[in-house]
Amino acid sequence: MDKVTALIVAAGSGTRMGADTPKQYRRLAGKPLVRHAVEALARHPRITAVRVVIGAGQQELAREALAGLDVGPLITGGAERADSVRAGLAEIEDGIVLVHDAARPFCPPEVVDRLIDALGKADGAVPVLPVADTLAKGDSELRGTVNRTQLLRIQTPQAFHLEDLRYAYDEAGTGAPTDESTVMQHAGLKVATVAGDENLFKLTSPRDWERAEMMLAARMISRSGSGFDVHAFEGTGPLIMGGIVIDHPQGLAGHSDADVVLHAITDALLGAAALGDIGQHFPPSDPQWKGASSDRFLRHAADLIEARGGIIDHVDCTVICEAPKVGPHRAAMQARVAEILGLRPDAVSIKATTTEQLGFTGRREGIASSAIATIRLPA
Ligand SMILES: Nc1ccn([C@@H]2O[C@H](COP(=O)(O)OP(=O)(O)OP(=O)(O)O)[C@@H](O)[C@H]2O)c(=O)n1
Ligand SMILES: C[C@](O)(CO)[C@H](O)COP(=O)(O)O
Repeated sequence: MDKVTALIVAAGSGTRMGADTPKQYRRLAGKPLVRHAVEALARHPRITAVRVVIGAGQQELAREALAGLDVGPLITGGAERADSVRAGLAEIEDGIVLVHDAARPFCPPEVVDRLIDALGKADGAVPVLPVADTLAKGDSELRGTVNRTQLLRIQTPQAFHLEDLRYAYDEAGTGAPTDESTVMQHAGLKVATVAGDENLFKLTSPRDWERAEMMLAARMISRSGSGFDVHAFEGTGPLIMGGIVIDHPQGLAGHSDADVVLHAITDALLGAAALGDIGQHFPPSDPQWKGASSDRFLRHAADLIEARGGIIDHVDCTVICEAPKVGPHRAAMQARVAEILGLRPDAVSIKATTTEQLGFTGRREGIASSAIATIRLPA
C-alpha cells in the first residue's frame, strides 16, 4: 500500500471571515474547524498519516484544537498559503501527498478515492466542479461575457507524488500561487481532474460559516439529561453553591466542596450524553477529589461533550431549601455556571423552591438540587 500523507494547511489568518480568532480554531458546531478537516481525512482508510501546518504563534490554539489526534509534530507555515505548503512538504519523507485546506471541513471519502486512483494516470489530480453562473469581465459595468464551458472551480484536497510537487514548487521559485495545481502546470506536469463535491466548499466568509453550521445542525440530535443531588448541612460555612461563595452560617458536608448545584448540573450533562454519573468520573473514595472545587467536575462533563462534537444548549437547575434565599445570589450563580460552561448567561437557569417545611429540606437539615440539561450530539 502506498504511503499517503494528508497535509492540512491551517496557517492562515482568516481575514475575510472577520472573526477575533483565526477561523480554523473557531468552533463549528462545537468543534474547531481544523479538527473537522483533520478528522475527515484521518478516518479515510487509504490515508496513512496526517500532518498539520499552523501559523507562527498559533501553537497553543492548535494544540487545544487538535488534542488527542495523531498528527505528529505541528509544522510552522509562512505568510502565504504557498509558503505553508512548502514548509509542510519539507517535513514529509515520501509517497503520495494530499494537500488540503483546513478551511474545508467536509471531505467526502469518495473524492479521496477518486484522487488517489487518478494519480496512476497523471502527475497530479484535483477535484473540480463546473461553473453554474454566467461569468463576465467588468467592474461597475460589464465588459464582456466569458465562455464558461471550459472553466472549472478547483477544490482541495489535491493529490500528488511528493517528489513531483516538490520539483514543481522548486521550479516556481518564491512566488505565491493560490494552489498546487497552478504550480504543477507551471512546471509542465500533467494534472488530472476528478469530480469534486459541493459539500467540499471552503469557509471563506461569514455566510459560508452559517451554511456549514446549518449543514451540521441538520445532522445533530437533541438530547436531555437529568441530575439530582443532596448534601447535609455541616459546620459553620461558608456555603459554596452554583460556583460562588455564599455568606451563610452553615456549610454543606461532602468529599469535594459539596456544591450541590454544580453536582446536579454535572450529572444532567453526563446523563444527556449517556456518560455515566459524577461518582463514576470522580469517585468519593478517591483522595485526590477531597475538597476539590466542583468547577472541575462541571468543566470535565462539558469537555467530554465537546470532544464528541456536541453542543450544550441549556441547563436549568432548581435548588430546594428553606435557607439561604437563592434570589439574591441567582444572577451570580447563573453567570458563574455560564462562565464555566462557556455559555451565554441566558442559557443557564437557576430557580429555587422550598418544601413548605416538610421533609429534610423543610427541617433545614440540608439542600437538594435537581437539574435538566439539553445538548446536541452528532447523529
Ligand atoms: N499563510 C497561509 C495562508 C493560508 N493558509 C491556509 O490555506 C487555506 C486556504 O486559505 P484561506 O481560506 O484563504 O484562509 P485564510 O488565508 O486564513 O483567509 P483570508 O485570506 O481571508 O485571510 C486555509 O486553510 C488557511 O489556513 C495557510 O496555511 N497559510
Ligand atoms: C487552494 C484553494 O482552496 C483552491 O481552490 C484556493 O486557491 C485558496 O485560495 P485562497 O485565496 O487562499 O482562499
